[in-house]
Amino acid sequence: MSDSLWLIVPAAGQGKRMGADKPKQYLEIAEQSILTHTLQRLYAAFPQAQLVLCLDNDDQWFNPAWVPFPHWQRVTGGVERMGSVLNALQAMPAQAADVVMVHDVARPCVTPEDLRALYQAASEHPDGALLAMPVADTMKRASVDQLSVATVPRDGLWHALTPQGFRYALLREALEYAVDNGCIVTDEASAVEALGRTPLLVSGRRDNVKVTHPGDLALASAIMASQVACVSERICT
Ligand SMILES: Nc1ccn([C@@H]2O[C@H](COP(=O)(O)OP(=O)(O)OP(=O)(O)O)[C@@H](O)[C@H]2O)c(=O)n1
Ligand SMILES: C[C@](O)(CO)[C@H](O)COP(=O)(O)O
Repeated sequence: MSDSLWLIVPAAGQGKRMGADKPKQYLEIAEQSILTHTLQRLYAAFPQAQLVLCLDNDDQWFNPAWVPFPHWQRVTGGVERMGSVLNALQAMPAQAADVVMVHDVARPCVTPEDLRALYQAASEHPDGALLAMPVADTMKRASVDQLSVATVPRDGLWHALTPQGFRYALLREALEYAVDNGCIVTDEASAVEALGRTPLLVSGRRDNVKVTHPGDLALASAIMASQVACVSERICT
């Protein structure tokens, strides 16, 4: 792995949809915070990377001892996820050619294999790359009163996951362009697409879930337990 890989982990969200008594990144799975699990997965794949962690200024739960990386810094989160990522880009002394990978703290089930595959694609593709998965179900268009009014062809539709990786200069240009034009984007690829660029979709594992709603905690916990069992029994696919 090149030593010019930077990791940005946006972890300044409030977890409103989770509705817990603290932000979801501090809820525990197997006695460790989600934040700890996510950072450990990233470290297992990229021990020499430099980490920028986006945290809310009023965060009362973060413990620096949970960060396994020797080289890391903390930056203040933004109002939206995109603001957190842009703060990180503006704080880091990265070079234009460096690869920057952004991974949600709320995706603790990502595997080292998917992380490495995405890094490889992001290093090679001029417009960057993102983990994603093709939609598997029949897709419906709903009316405001939740009636099914149409079936949307699923061909070419993918779910966007993280990590998403780009050259530093491209990602910074894209997010600054979005801010300057008053666009709120929910992922980095959206900002890059707005420049007319076309990041590569890299097919990722379906168990790279984002912990978002209350039921997702048990789901992520079961996924992580099955991944550990797979590794110990060497039956992973
Ligand atoms: N201002 C923000 C908002 C979100 N995030 C991060 O972006 C990721 C994806 O966001 P989401 O799942 O929406 O998390 P929350 O914003 O915490 O959840 P909610 O929208 O339910 O409040 C999370 O890792 C979250 O911590 C961030 O760094 N800064
Ligand atoms: C980047 C992302 O994980 C894409 O799925 C993003 O965090 C999505 O956030 P959302 O607003 O909850 O879709």
